[in-house]
Amino acid sequence: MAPKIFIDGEHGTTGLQIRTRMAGRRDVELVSIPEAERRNAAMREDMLNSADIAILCLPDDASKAAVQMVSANNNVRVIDTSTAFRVNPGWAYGFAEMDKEQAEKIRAARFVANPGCYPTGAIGLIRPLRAAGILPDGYPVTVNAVSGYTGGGKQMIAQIEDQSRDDKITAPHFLYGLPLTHKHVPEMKIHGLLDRAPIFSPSVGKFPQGMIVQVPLHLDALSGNAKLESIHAALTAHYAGQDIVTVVPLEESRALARIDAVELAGKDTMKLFVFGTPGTSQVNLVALLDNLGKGASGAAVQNMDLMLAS
Ligand SMILES: NC(=O)C1=CN([C@@H]2O[C@H](COP(=O)(O)OP(=O)(O)OC[C@H]3O[C@@H](n4cnc5c(N)ncnc54)[C@H](OP(=O)(O)O)[C@@H]3O)[C@@H](O)[C@H]2O)C=CC1
Ligand SMILES: CC(=O)N[C@@H](CCC(=O)OP(=O)(O)O)C(=O)O
Repeated sequence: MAPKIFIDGEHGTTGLQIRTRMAGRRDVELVSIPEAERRNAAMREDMLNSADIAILCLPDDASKAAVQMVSANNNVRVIDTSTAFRVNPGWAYGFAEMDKEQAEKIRAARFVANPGCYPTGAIGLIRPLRAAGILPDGYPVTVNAVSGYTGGGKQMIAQIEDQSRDDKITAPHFLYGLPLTHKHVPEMKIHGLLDRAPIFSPSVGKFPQGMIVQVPLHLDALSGNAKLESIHAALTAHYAGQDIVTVVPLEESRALARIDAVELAGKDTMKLFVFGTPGTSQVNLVALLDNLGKGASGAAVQNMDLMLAS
């Protein structure tokens, strides 16, 4: 029998995109709740408990409540796309490429926390350099990013797309997270293996899907006489052997005049770049992804497939 999958929150932004990715699949049975019943707790509890894998695409509090609903039922495995469990040691962190062992941890887990969109880029750039000893203890990491507006879910989509609303957003590009306490900082610190919280400055652009995450570094503050080439080599070695996270060759990135935030919109892959001028003392590490692809729904389907692999 095909494993049953229930997407709780399937009518929201992340849930809809997961459903789209699953359309036409015959190897899984999608259990669906009518849109009008999406907040019917009793019906959701039944559906959650009938699933082999429940994918939660809900706000944090609703996710925590949904996990309670299935906690006593060991037959149900969970992928949660919210922030609620990402730094919980009882959950596998759903970024399969971050370590050689991570895919196996996800495959074997009952509870998988899908990474945040910005942390996918930031951790993807930072963690291999921490693991290789290039980024030293105490280094003051900064992460600057721009996201497509679907990152803000149904509420922000409406504020940007419906300009008749009182709370419409008119800015073509805006900074937020100004108090520097964004909910993704703990996740970046822990899974980025950092001993010091990064300064994280997110922003949103007037395009639906796409994301650029930047981590600029001073080479003279790194360990082991690090150079642009050695950083690129460390990232390339880390991501060798798979095709979801790729490191763009230096010759290719040198030829680029600009990076388009929407280049990977609709794709579930992530590209990493190392920019700078050989022989100088600075580099800019850049991750390019779709906030709803590798940053959310694409990663959730990848994790589901890993969990279904025997
Ligand atoms: N959008 C993105 O790029 C990313 C989102 N995420 C995370 O995914 C999760 C979902 O976000 P997103 O899809 O953007 O949000 P949306 O607001 O677009 O969708 C959330 C869905 O959950 C439903 N919902 C809300 N509260 C409850 C509840 N108490 N019981 C049942 N259903 C409920 C909403 O219904 P209603 O329409 O009635 O409000 C809606 O259908 C969040 O935790 C978010 O942080 C993670 C990575 C990236
Ligand atoms: C543009 C925008 O608002 N983005 C969201 C993050 C989207 C995401 O990764 O979702 P999680 O809440 O699951 O971490 C934010 O900054 O809160």
